[in-house]
Amino acid sequence: MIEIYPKLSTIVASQRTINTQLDASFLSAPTSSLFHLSLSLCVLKLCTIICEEIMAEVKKFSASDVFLHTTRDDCWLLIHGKVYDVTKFLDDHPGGEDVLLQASASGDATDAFETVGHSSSAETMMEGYLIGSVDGYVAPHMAAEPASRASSSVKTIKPAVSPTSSFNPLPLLVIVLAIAAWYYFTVFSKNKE
Ligand code: HEM
Repeated sequence: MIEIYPKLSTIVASQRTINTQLDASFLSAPTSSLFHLSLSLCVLKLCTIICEEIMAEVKKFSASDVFLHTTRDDCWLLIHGKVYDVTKFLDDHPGGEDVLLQASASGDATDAFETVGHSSSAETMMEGYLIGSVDGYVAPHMAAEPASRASSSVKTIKPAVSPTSSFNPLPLLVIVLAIAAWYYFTVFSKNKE
């Protein structure tokens, strides 16, 4: 499964670029093209969400796994419950490698990342380094509240909802939209001619 990560990351990055371009076309398109553009936009956005979910679901870590990867040669970051391997990004990070190493050593880089106020292009860039997520992630400020959790900034807990109890409507939506797009491009356009 792990070998599909780079491919999914590339797909997500390309989809995000196309999404941005479609957003721009949407604003300047004539009314007749709006339906076509809306459909393409919806399908692409849904595909992006699904790919990101798959990437995060494929590999699960515990919060303590991140503490094993805090060096220059092997550096992971935990941000919003997702795990990023930024080893190859250390040299290129505009904020320098030291801040990334410190954030990695802290166990949870979420607050440090948010405090800087990164741009949306930084967030897009992150997807290229995503390697999984922490099962039952609890944000640092949430984990610190109860006294029993005060000794650590990050804790791993069991998910409150069992995986079987949640219905995910996204795949169904994608199928419906794909059929609508197919119908529009084949049957509907032929009728117009
Ligand atoms: C995968 C994770 C990260 C990525 C992809 C990333 C990417 C970037 C990028 C692209 C910038 C340029 C400014 C912008 O576009 O926002 C930046 C700036 C910066 N980043 Fe990160 N960053 C990451 C994690 C972190 C973390 C955990 C910290 C911890 C403190 C951090 C600290 C900074 C700082 C201090 C700057 C410089 C801000 C400035 O000079 O205005 N970054 N980062």
